[in-house]
Amino acid sequence: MALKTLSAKNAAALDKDLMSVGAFSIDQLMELAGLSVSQAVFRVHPLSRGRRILVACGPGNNGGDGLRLATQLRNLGVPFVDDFESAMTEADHVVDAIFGFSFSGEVREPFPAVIKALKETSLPVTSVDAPSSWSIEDGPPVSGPGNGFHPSTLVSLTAPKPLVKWFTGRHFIGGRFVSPDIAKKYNLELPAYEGIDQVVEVENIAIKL
Ligand SMILES: NC(=O)C1=CN([C@@H]2O[C@H](COP(=O)(O)OP(=O)(O)OC[C@H]3O[C@@H](n4cnc5c(N)ncnc54)[C@H](O)[C@@H]3O)[C@@H](O)[C@H]2O)[C@@H](O)CC1
Ligand SMILES: [K+]
Repeated sequence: MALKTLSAKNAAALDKDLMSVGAFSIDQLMELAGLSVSQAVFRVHPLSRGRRILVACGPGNNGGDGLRLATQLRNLGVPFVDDFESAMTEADHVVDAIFGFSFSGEVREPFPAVIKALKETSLPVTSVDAPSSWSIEDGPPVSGPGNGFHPSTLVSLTAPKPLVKWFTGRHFIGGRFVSPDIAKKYNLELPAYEGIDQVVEVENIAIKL
């Protein structure tokens, strides 16, 4: 089986379809996307490797995939921190939920320092939908803070974006909410999710670029 990639433009259009014809709310989609990410992180980073997962959340829906239900999380004792760089010194694994398919151009303030910290850390990094600062169509930036940033794991939501051509780590597909009709409209091959899994690791599945 060969999965097809989804351009940034079509990813945004598909997102709209999920909320109109698909009748999902954005909260539901982010919740399901976050569930996919948590399952992928659990696979690459079992609890024996350390329980401190630092989730870096950006300003858009990619950040929403990382950060949901803030009040409930606080009630469960999950700490929130503002100083990302010092929090990294106490983390075992970092989730990059800063930018997704709507990122473009040069990284603007206040994010360059965060992207630089992601690039320089020796911790494993799982990126949600896209390595933050990478061009969705053209992959890693050739200059700026993200130049040289290569996360260890990527969770592509719905379908891989063209940037996967440059990605060499462990790759999962998640976002098990696309109906056959929507998949057909965007000419997507959906992966075969097993049982109640919300992610499929892309190992022996070719990607059509
Ligand atoms: N259909 C799907 O696949 C779904 C996608 N979702 C997530 O939604 C993401 C897309 O969300 P959004 O469209 O809100 O956008 P993003 O979260 O990708 O980013 C938008 C934000 O980044 C800022 N930004 C863009 N370029 C920047 C730059 N150069 N420097 C600094 N800031 C910059 C924008 O001002 C905006 O605040 C996807 O990647 C995915 O993670 C999920 O939440 C739900 C379902
Ligand atoms: K990201």
